[in-house]
Amino acid sequence: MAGSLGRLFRGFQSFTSLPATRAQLSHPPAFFSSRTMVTLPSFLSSKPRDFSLPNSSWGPEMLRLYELYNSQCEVETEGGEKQEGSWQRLPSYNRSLKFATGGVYLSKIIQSKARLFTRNIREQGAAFEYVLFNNKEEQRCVGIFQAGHLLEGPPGHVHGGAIATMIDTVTGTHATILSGPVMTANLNINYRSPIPLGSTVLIESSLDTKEGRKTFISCKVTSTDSSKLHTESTALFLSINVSHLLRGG
Ligand SMILES: CCCCCCCCCC(=O)SCCNC(=O)CCNC(=O)[C@H](O)C(C)(C)COP(=O)(O)OP(=O)(O)OC[C@H]1O[C@@H](n2cnc3c(N)ncnc32)[C@H](O)[C@@H]1OP(=O)(O)O
Repeated sequence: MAGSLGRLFRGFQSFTSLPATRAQLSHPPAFFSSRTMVTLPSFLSSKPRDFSLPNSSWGPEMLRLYELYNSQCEVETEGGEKQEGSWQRLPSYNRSLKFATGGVYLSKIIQSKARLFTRNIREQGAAFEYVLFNNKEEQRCVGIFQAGHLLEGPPGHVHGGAIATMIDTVTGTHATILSGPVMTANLNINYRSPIPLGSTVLIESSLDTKEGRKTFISCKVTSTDSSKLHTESTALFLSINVSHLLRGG
Protein backbone atom coordinates (compact mmCIF):
# COMPACT_ATOMS: atom_id res chain seq x y z
CA MET A 1 0.00 0.00 0.00
CA ALA A 2 2.79 2.39 0.92
CA GLY A 3 4.41 1.69 -2.46
CA SER A 4 1.22 2.60 -4.29
CA LEU A 5 0.82 5.80 -2.31
CA GLY A 6 4.47 6.58 -2.94
CA ARG A 7 3.86 6.33 -6.69
CA LEU A 8 0.79 8.47 -6.27
CA PHE A 9 2.63 11.27 -4.55
CA ARG A 10 5.48 11.20 -7.01
CA GLY A 11 2.67 11.81 -9.47
CA PHE A 12 1.58 14.84 -7.47
CA GLN A 13 5.10 16.21 -7.57
CA SER A 14 5.15 15.99 -11.36
CA PHE A 15 1.68 17.52 -11.45
CA THR A 16 2.63 20.15 -13.99
CA SER A 17 4.79 18.06 -16.29
CA LEU A 18 2.77 14.95 -17.05
CA PRO A 19 2.55 13.95 -20.73
CA ALA A 20 -1.19 13.35 -20.38
CA THR A 21 -1.57 16.77 -18.83
CA ARG A 22 0.48 18.46 -21.55
CA ALA A 23 -1.63 16.83 -24.19
CA GLN A 24 -4.70 18.47 -22.73
CA LEU A 25 -3.19 21.94 -22.73
CA SER A 26 -3.63 22.75 -26.37
CA HIS A 27 -6.43 25.09 -27.36
CA PRO A 28 -9.82 23.47 -27.18
CA PRO A 29 -11.66 23.04 -30.47
CA ALA A 30 -13.59 26.08 -31.65
CA PHE A 31 -16.87 24.65 -30.45
CA PHE A 32 -15.74 25.13 -26.84
CA SER A 33 -16.42 28.81 -27.32
CA SER A 34 -20.05 28.10 -28.04
CA ARG A 35 -22.77 27.98 -25.40
CA THR A 36 -24.36 25.14 -27.41
CA MET A 37 -21.53 22.68 -26.87
CA VAL A 38 -22.61 19.05 -26.50
CA THR A 39 -20.66 16.84 -24.10
CA LEU A 40 -20.76 13.05 -24.35
CA PRO A 41 -22.06 11.35 -21.20
CA SER A 42 -19.08 10.01 -19.24
CA PHE A 43 -20.19 6.37 -19.64
CA LEU A 44 -19.76 6.71 -23.41
CA SER A 45 -16.26 8.02 -23.04
CA SER A 46 -13.19 5.99 -22.06
CA LYS A 47 -11.52 9.11 -20.66
CA PRO A 48 -12.56 10.60 -17.34
CA ARG A 49 -14.29 13.94 -17.62
CA ASP A 50 -11.99 16.92 -17.35
CA PHE A 51 -14.06 19.47 -15.44
CA SER A 52 -11.71 22.33 -16.32
CA LEU A 53 -13.07 22.41 -19.88
CA PRO A 54 -15.99 24.69 -20.72
CA ASN A 55 -19.53 23.33 -20.58
CA SER A 56 -22.89 24.76 -21.62
CA SER A 57 -23.55 26.23 -18.15
CA TRP A 58 -20.64 28.63 -18.41
CA GLY A 59 -21.76 32.22 -18.82
CA PRO A 60 -20.13 34.77 -21.16
CA GLU A 61 -17.80 36.16 -18.47
CA MET A 62 -16.57 32.70 -17.46
CA LEU A 63 -15.94 31.84 -21.11
CA ARG A 64 -14.24 35.17 -21.82
CA LEU A 65 -11.76 34.71 -18.98
CA TYR A 66 -11.20 31.08 -19.89
CA GLU A 67 -10.30 32.13 -23.43
CA LEU A 68 -8.09 34.94 -22.11
CA TYR A 69 -5.91 32.62 -20.02
CA ASN A 70 -6.15 29.62 -22.31
CA SER A 71 -4.87 31.68 -25.23
CA GLN A 72 -1.70 32.28 -23.20
CA CYS A 73 -1.08 28.56 -22.62
CA GLU A 74 0.44 28.11 -26.03
CA VAL A 75 2.12 30.74 -28.20
CA GLU A 76 3.35 30.76 -31.75
CA THR A 77 6.98 31.71 -32.45
CA GLU A 78 7.97 33.92 -35.38
CA GLY A 79 8.88 30.74 -37.22
CA GLY A 80 5.33 29.51 -36.78
CA GLU A 81 6.17 26.88 -34.19
CA LYS A 82 3.98 26.38 -31.18
CA GLN A 83 5.53 26.50 -27.74
CA GLU A 84 4.44 26.63 -24.12
CA GLY A 85 3.09 29.97 -23.02
CA SER A 86 3.31 31.60 -19.62
CA TRP A 87 0.13 29.98 -18.30
CA GLN A 88 -0.85 26.36 -17.95
CA ARG A 89 -4.42 25.14 -17.64
CA LEU A 90 -4.77 22.58 -14.88
CA PRO A 91 -7.04 19.64 -15.66
CA SER A 92 -9.60 18.74 -13.01
CA TYR A 93 -11.23 15.40 -12.19
CA ASN A 94 -13.81 14.19 -9.71
CA ARG A 95 -11.26 12.34 -7.59
CA SER A 96 -8.18 14.10 -6.26
CA LEU A 97 -6.22 10.88 -6.90
CA LYS A 98 -6.73 11.35 -10.63
CA PHE A 99 -4.65 14.54 -10.49
CA ALA A 100 -1.61 12.42 -9.86
CA THR A 101 -1.77 10.60 -13.17
CA GLY A 102 -3.56 12.96 -15.49
CA GLY A 103 -6.81 11.13 -14.90
CA VAL A 104 -6.02 7.52 -15.67
CA TYR A 105 -5.29 6.04 -12.28
CA LEU A 106 -8.12 5.18 -9.92
CA SER A 107 -6.76 3.98 -6.60
CA LYS A 108 -8.26 0.98 -4.88
CA ILE A 109 -6.55 2.04 -1.68
CA ILE A 110 -9.03 4.73 -0.81
CA GLN A 111 -12.74 3.93 -0.85
CA SER A 112 -14.06 4.02 -4.39
CA LYS A 113 -17.14 6.06 -3.51
CA ALA A 114 -14.93 8.97 -2.50
CA ARG A 115 -15.32 12.03 -4.71
CA LEU A 116 -13.67 15.42 -4.77
CA PHE A 117 -16.02 17.71 -2.81
CA THR A 118 -16.15 20.42 -5.47
CA ARG A 119 -16.74 18.07 -8.43
CA ASN A 120 -19.54 15.79 -7.25
CA ILE A 121 -22.70 17.60 -8.30
CA ARG A 122 -24.13 16.19 -11.52
CA GLU A 123 -26.09 19.22 -12.71
CA GLN A 124 -23.70 21.43 -14.64
CA GLY A 125 -23.64 25.00 -13.38
CA ALA A 126 -25.49 24.19 -10.14
CA ALA A 127 -22.55 24.58 -7.79
CA PHE A 128 -18.81 24.94 -8.33
CA GLU A 129 -17.84 25.75 -11.92
CA TYR A 130 -14.18 26.64 -12.06
CA VAL A 131 -10.96 26.34 -13.96
CA LEU A 132 -7.44 26.92 -12.66
CA PHE A 133 -4.43 28.27 -14.52
CA ASN A 134 -0.88 28.25 -13.20
CA ASN A 135 1.95 30.65 -14.03
CA LYS A 136 5.13 28.82 -13.05
CA GLU A 137 7.49 31.73 -13.63
CA GLU A 138 5.46 34.21 -11.60
CA GLN A 139 4.53 31.58 -8.98
CA ARG A 140 0.91 32.59 -9.36
CA CYS A 141 -2.23 30.59 -9.78
CA VAL A 142 -5.59 31.92 -10.94
CA GLY A 143 -9.02 30.38 -10.49
CA ILE A 144 -12.00 31.51 -12.55
CA PHE A 145 -15.09 30.62 -10.52
CA GLN A 146 -18.75 30.77 -11.45
CA ALA A 147 -20.94 30.25 -8.37
CA GLY A 148 -24.11 28.22 -8.97
CA HIS A 149 -27.50 28.45 -7.27
CA LEU A 150 -26.81 25.57 -4.82
CA LEU A 151 -24.11 27.63 -3.12
CA GLU A 152 -26.45 30.14 -1.53
CA GLY A 153 -25.65 31.52 1.91
CA PRO A 154 -27.21 34.94 2.53
CA PRO A 155 -30.17 35.42 0.15
CA GLY A 156 -28.92 35.80 -3.40
CA HIS A 157 -25.27 35.52 -2.40
CA VAL A 158 -22.59 32.88 -2.05
CA HIS A 159 -22.11 31.00 1.23
CA GLY A 160 -18.92 31.88 3.09
CA GLY A 161 -18.03 28.20 3.39
CA ALA A 162 -18.27 27.80 -0.38
CA ILE A 163 -15.93 30.77 -0.80
CA ALA A 164 -13.53 29.22 1.72
CA THR A 165 -13.72 25.94 -0.19
CA MET A 166 -12.72 27.65 -3.41
CA ILE A 167 -9.89 29.55 -1.73
CA ASP A 168 -8.62 26.29 -0.21
CA THR A 169 -8.90 24.62 -3.62
CA VAL A 170 -6.95 27.30 -5.48
CA THR A 171 -4.30 27.87 -2.81
CA GLY A 172 -4.07 24.12 -2.05
CA THR A 173 -3.53 23.26 -5.69
CA HIS A 174 -1.00 26.08 -5.96
CA ALA A 175 0.87 24.86 -2.87
CA THR A 176 0.89 21.31 -4.28
CA ILE A 177 2.45 22.56 -7.49
CA LEU A 178 5.06 24.53 -5.54
CA SER A 179 5.85 22.02 -2.80
CA GLY A 180 4.44 18.57 -3.62
CA PRO A 181 2.00 16.87 -1.23
CA VAL A 182 0.74 19.31 1.41
CA MET A 183 -2.16 19.80 3.79
CA THR A 184 -3.79 23.02 4.83
CA ALA A 185 -2.63 23.90 8.34
CA ASN A 186 -4.12 27.39 8.54
CA LEU A 187 -6.60 29.34 6.45
CA ASN A 188 -7.32 32.92 7.44
CA ILE A 189 -10.16 34.69 5.63
CA ASN A 190 -11.51 38.24 5.60
CA TYR A 191 -14.84 38.61 3.83
CA ARG A 192 -14.98 42.16 2.44
CA SER A 193 -18.03 42.19 0.13
CA PRO A 194 -20.65 39.56 -0.75
CA ILE A 195 -20.48 37.62 -4.01
CA PRO A 196 -23.77 37.52 -5.95
CA LEU A 197 -24.97 34.01 -6.81
CA GLY A 198 -24.42 33.20 -10.47
CA SER A 199 -21.59 35.68 -10.85
CA THR A 200 -18.07 34.90 -12.00
CA VAL A 201 -15.10 35.96 -9.88
CA LEU A 202 -11.33 35.75 -10.04
CA ILE A 203 -9.40 33.93 -7.32
CA GLU A 204 -5.74 34.87 -7.41
CA SER A 205 -3.16 32.97 -5.39
CA SER A 206 0.46 34.01 -4.99
CA LEU A 207 3.41 32.55 -3.12
CA ASP A 208 4.54 34.62 -0.15
CA THR A 209 7.38 32.46 1.06
CA LYS A 210 8.62 28.93 1.61
CA GLU A 211 10.34 28.00 4.87
CA GLY A 212 11.27 24.36 5.26
CA ARG A 213 8.04 22.34 5.24
CA LYS A 214 5.92 25.51 5.30
CA THR A 215 4.45 27.15 2.19
CA PHE A 216 2.79 30.53 2.85
CA ILE A 217 0.31 31.73 0.25
CA SER A 218 -1.86 34.84 -0.15
CA CYS A 219 -5.10 34.88 -2.02
CA LYS A 220 -7.73 37.41 -3.05
CA VAL A 221 -11.13 37.05 -4.62
CA THR A 222 -12.23 39.94 -6.82
CA SER A 223 -14.75 40.83 -9.49
CA THR A 224 -13.50 39.88 -12.93
CA ASP A 225 -12.42 43.46 -13.72
CA SER A 226 -10.58 43.50 -10.36
CA SER A 227 -12.47 46.65 -9.29
CA LYS A 228 -14.24 45.01 -6.35
CA LEU A 229 -12.48 43.09 -3.59
CA HIS A 230 -14.69 40.29 -2.25
CA THR A 231 -12.34 38.28 -0.05
CA GLU A 232 -8.76 38.33 1.20
CA SER A 233 -6.97 35.33 2.60
CA THR A 234 -3.66 33.94 3.78
CA ALA A 235 -2.93 30.24 4.01
CA LEU A 236 -0.24 28.00 5.46
CA PHE A 237 0.39 24.59 3.93
CA LEU A 238 2.64 21.97 5.49
CA SER A 239 4.43 19.39 3.41
CA ILE A 240 3.48 15.90 4.45
CA ASN A 241 4.79 12.37 4.05
CA VAL A 242 2.71 9.51 2.70
CA SER A 243 2.75 8.02 6.20
CA HIS A 244 0.83 11.03 7.54
CA LEU A 245 -2.27 9.98 5.60
CA LEU A 246 -1.72 6.25 6.21
CA ARG A 247 -1.84 6.69 9.95
CA GLY A 248 -4.86 8.99 9.68
CA GLY A 249 -2.96 12.20 10.44
C1 LIG B 1 -4.15 18.65 -6.47
C2 LIG B 1 -5.20 18.38 -5.48
C3 LIG B 1 -6.34 19.38 -5.57
C4 LIG B 1 -7.10 19.43 -4.34
C5 LIG B 1 -7.03 20.81 -3.73
C6 LIG B 1 -7.74 20.86 -2.46
C7 LIG B 1 -6.77 21.25 -1.36
C8 LIG B 1 -7.42 20.97 -0.06
C9 LIG B 1 -6.39 20.92 1.01
C10 LIG B 1 -7.06 20.56 2.29
O1 LIG B 1 -8.16 20.98 2.53
S1 LIG B 1 -6.25 19.55 3.37
C11 LIG B 1 -7.53 19.19 4.57
C12 LIG B 1 -7.58 20.18 5.71
N1 LIG B 1 -6.36 20.09 6.51
C13 LIG B 1 -6.21 19.12 7.41
O2 LIG B 1 -7.05 18.29 7.65
C14 LIG B 1 -4.90 19.15 8.16
C15 LIG B 1 -5.05 18.62 9.57
N2 LIG B 1 -3.80 18.88 10.29
C16 LIG B 1 -2.76 18.04 10.16
O3 LIG B 1 -2.84 16.98 9.52
C17 LIG B 1 -1.51 18.44 10.84
O4 LIG B 1 -1.78 19.33 11.89
C18 LIG B 1 -0.50 19.13 9.85
C19 LIG B 1 -0.08 18.15 8.74
C20 LIG B 1 -1.10 20.38 9.22
C21 LIG B 1 0.73 19.52 10.64
O5 LIG B 1 1.13 18.43 11.43
P1 LIG B 1 2.66 18.04 11.53
O6 LIG B 1 2.77 17.03 12.64
O7 LIG B 1 3.18 17.65 10.19
O8 LIG B 1 3.37 19.40 11.91
P2 LIG B 1 3.81 19.89 13.36
O9 LIG B 1 2.67 19.96 14.29
O10 LIG B 1 5.03 19.13 13.77
O11 LIG B 1 4.24 21.40 13.02
C22 LIG B 1 5.29 21.66 12.09
C23 LIG B 1 5.48 23.15 12.06
O12 LIG B 1 4.31 23.77 11.52
C24 LIG B 1 3.73 24.66 12.48
N3 LIG B 1 2.28 24.52 12.42
C25 LIG B 1 1.57 23.37 12.41
N4 LIG B 1 0.26 23.64 12.34
C26 LIG B 1 0.15 24.98 12.31
C27 LIG B 1 -0.96 25.85 12.23
N5 LIG B 1 -2.19 25.41 12.15
N6 LIG B 1 -0.70 27.17 12.20
C28 LIG B 1 0.56 27.65 12.25
N7 LIG B 1 1.66 26.85 12.32
C29 LIG B 1 1.45 25.54 12.35
C30 LIG B 1 4.27 24.15 13.82
O13 LIG B 1 4.26 25.19 14.77
C31 LIG B 1 5.67 23.75 13.44
O14 LIG B 1 6.46 24.91 13.28
P3 LIG B 1 8.03 24.92 13.64
O15 LIG B 1 8.65 23.83 12.79
O16 LIG B 1 8.50 26.31 13.25
O17 LIG B 1 8.12 24.64 15.11
